[in-house]
Amino acid sequence: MTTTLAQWLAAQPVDQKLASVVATMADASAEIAAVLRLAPIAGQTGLAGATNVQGEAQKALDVISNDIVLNHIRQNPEISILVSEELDEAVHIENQGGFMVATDPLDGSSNLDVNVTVGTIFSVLDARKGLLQKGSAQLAAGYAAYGPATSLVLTFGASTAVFTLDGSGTFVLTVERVTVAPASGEYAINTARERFWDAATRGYVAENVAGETGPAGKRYNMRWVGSMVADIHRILMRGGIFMYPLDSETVSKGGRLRLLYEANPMALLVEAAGGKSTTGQEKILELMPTGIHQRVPVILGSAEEVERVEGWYARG
Ligand SMILES: O=P(O)(O)OC[C@H]1O[C@](O)(COP(=O)(O)O)[C@@H](O)[C@@H]1O
Ligand SMILES: [Mg+2]
Ligand SMILES: [Mg+2]
Repeated sequence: MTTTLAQWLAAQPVDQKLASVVATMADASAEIAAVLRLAPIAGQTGLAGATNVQGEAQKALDVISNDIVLNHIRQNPEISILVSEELDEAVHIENQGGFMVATDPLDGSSNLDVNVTVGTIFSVLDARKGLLQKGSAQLAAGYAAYGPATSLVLTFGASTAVFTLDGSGTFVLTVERVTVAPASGEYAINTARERFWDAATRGYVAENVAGETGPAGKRYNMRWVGSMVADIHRILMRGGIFMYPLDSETVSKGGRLRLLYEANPMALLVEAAGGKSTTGQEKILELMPTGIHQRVPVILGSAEEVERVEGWYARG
């Protein structure tokens, strides 16, 4: 017996208006998946010719994905605010909707030209509480990973479930409660940035590289897709740690990844699956945002690995 996303949402002990917001993001993701599948034929894999508020060159598919999300959101009267990586300002929609969505409509878009997994990340918050809320206030979070299969990973905070898009455009439940393995021998970090790293990051990675002969006492593998969604999906399914720490190059911006629509939703998904998340010094979900596009350091995944990194930061 298969369980569809609609059946699963109807059975969740949550406000069904909130469930409808998640369903809207699932619908948008299914449409983005269909566009991505044919993008090389449609000639949509290049640059859009514009830069976003963060000074990053927008790909045509960044803009298309953002438009798809916005169109779907406008059709759901429960959503009154959209914050997007691709939009300088929050969009306020004229309705009585009680929910706000923050989204990275297309994560990992530098991987589009090479047909590697990209994704859509989203966070759902109470719109009446304003644009800037701690991640612990999230009502739901999720991402779609557009890989060999399209996966949709969702949480309302208590557990994390995985769905897979079938041939007819329906998401089907494939893992009811995913658990992040507490221990792992895999870590994900962009090692080309080593010269910028702080002492804690250097110390932790050096222990991993030393393998069974070092203080960690076991052999490690490094995996870095360069799409946060793909790296986090691997960690949810088989454990590991993802790190985009503060380094000497990103320190002036506060980090690389964005708090509202990258760090917070991923932290909620990982924690609801039994993993941990931190900036190294503080809990990601307890950070009070100062801007909608704020950047933060991100370290999350298997509890034992995150605790080892925290231990390095605690050494000062
Ligand atoms: O280019 P780097 O340093 O490998 O960074 C990769 C990281 O940047 C991101 O691509 C940023 O996301 P966007 O593609 O949405 O800007 C993450 O998905 C990924 O983890
Ligand atoms: Mg991103
Ligand atoms: Mg993006």
